[in-house]
Formats: sequence, C-alpha cells, structure tokens
Amino acid sequence: MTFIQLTINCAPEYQEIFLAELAEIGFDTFEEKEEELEAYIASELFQETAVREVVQRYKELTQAKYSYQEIEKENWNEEWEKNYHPIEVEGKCRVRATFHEAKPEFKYEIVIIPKMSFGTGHHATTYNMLSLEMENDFQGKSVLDVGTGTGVLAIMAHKLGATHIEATDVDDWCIENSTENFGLNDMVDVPTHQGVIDEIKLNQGQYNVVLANINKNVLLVEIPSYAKLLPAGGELYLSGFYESDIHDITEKAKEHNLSLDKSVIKDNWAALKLTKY
Ligand SMILES: C[S@@+](CC[C@H](N)C(=O)[O-])C[C@H]1O[C@@H](n2cnc3c(N)ncnc32)[C@H](O)[C@@H]1O
Repeated sequence: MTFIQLTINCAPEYQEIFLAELAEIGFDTFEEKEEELEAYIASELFQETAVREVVQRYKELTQAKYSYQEIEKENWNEEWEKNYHPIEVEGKCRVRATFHEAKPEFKYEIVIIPKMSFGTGHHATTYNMLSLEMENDFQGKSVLDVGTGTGVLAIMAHKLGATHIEATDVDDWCIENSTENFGLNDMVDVPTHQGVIDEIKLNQGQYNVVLANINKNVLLVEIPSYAKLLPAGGELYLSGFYESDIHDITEKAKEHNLSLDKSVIKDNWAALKLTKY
C-alpha cells in the first residue's frame, strides 16, 4: 500500500482552512509545519482534481501552492515514529506507542503500534472522543467502533468495562493494525470487519454504543445506518468534523431519532454524544 504526501505551501494562518477542506475530501492525517501543511491519503483515494479545486478556490486569499509525492508504507512508518507523540487526556488516559515509556500514574493506559491510522491533525478528534467515553458508563455494554483506525476508541471502551466490542474500517492496514493493538491491550475475540457500514453484516439494534470518528461527509451518509444498529436508549458518539458542522450533523441525526446530549470542542474540532429515542 502506498500513500500520497501532499504539501500545501501557505502562511500558517491559512493552514486550518486547508486542513478542514482536505479532511472533507478524504485526507486523514496532517502535519502543520511553519510555512506548509502536509496531508496524507491512501494513493487509491487520492484525486488530484479535488485538491486542485480546493487550492484554486482559496488561491487569491492564500497564494497557496501544492505539490505531492507517493510514499511507501515503510517510509511512512519512519515518518510516523518521528512525529508521533502520546495523547494525554485530562490526566486520566494516556495513549502511547510501544516505543514510549510507561507512565503508571495514568488510570487508563492504551498502548498502540502506530502505523497509519490517525495523525497529528486528528489528535483533537481522538482526544475529544476519549474524553466523552471516559465521562460515560460502558460497563457491560456492546460497542461498535466504526473507522477504528488504531483501535484506540474500542480499546478505551474495553478499559471502561464494555463486554462485547466490534470494529470496522475501510482500510486493510487499519484492520491489521487494530487487531494487533487489541492483542497488545489484552482484548480477545474482537470481530473486526473491513468495509463500509452497509457492506458489513451487523446485527441491527444490537449495540448499546456506536462510535464513529471519521469525517463530515461520511457521517452524513452513514448516520442512518448507525441509527438502525442502536435500540432506543442506545448512544452514538461522533467526531471528525469542525464545530461549525455541528448543526448539519445534529439535523441529520434528528431525522433518525437521535438527540444531542453533549458536545465537546478542542482546537475547533467537535465530538458529540447523541442518544436514540
Ligand atoms: C480520523 S481516523 C479515526 C481513527 C480512530 N477511530 C481514532 O479515533 O483515532 C478515521 C478512520 O476511519 C476510516 N474510514 C474512513 N472512511 C470510512 C468509512 N466509510 N467506514 C469505515 N471506516 C472509514 C479511516 O480508514 C480511518 O482509519
């Protein structure tokens, strides 16, 4: 598997605009540098015309230029290890890589082998989801983590007492990586499915909780499917979009009997907890 590393040269104040726009067209890992933004996407999902259109749209304002190159999985891993920093959430949870030292003072320690599955630009969304999970009761619950990536949110659900956990991702590498990480965190028998939600055979109404940290466009399409997987009283946790997108997401959720309980925001990224009625 190869990835596209896209570089957008622009002043720092415009990076947020490009980050949001690129997330909408499938880029899922970002690195903000001084005068450039780097963004990554699996090669088969890359569409240069979509990138050109975004850069063109903001050309007058930002004077931005872009370039890209294809990189191999191995190079990606090296880059990743250099740039990956632990995520610490509210002094209670620490997500670290196998190559970081342990810090036993954290109540929840999640250990992962970081590969491709989430990047610096998405730390805020993962952080928000972990924070929402820790505020809520997962004891004895059945949980589906859609777009599991490294498996981090599913692992948190396990640590919080969930007893049945399943995970999905469209990316074969994430399936491999999350399975590896479930093992590292003492989780056994976690059914892990590859594909989009409607292609996977799942039990409707059988999950107490669905977690999905993906992006606005995917969520708007898939919220109806998530709603079907939940019984009344079931909970949906969503992230991967900006605070300014909350209205669109909650309107779509309302059409499927999901009402908003709580939102958390960090660095303009949002995460929501909704309950099915
Ligand atoms: C922002 S990452 C989140 C990873 C992890 N859940 C977290 O919170 O850190 C989004 C993940 O969703 C996956 N993905 C993208 N579109 C998807 C879809 N339609 N269905 C399932 N997974 C998807 C990507 O491969 C990626 O692993």
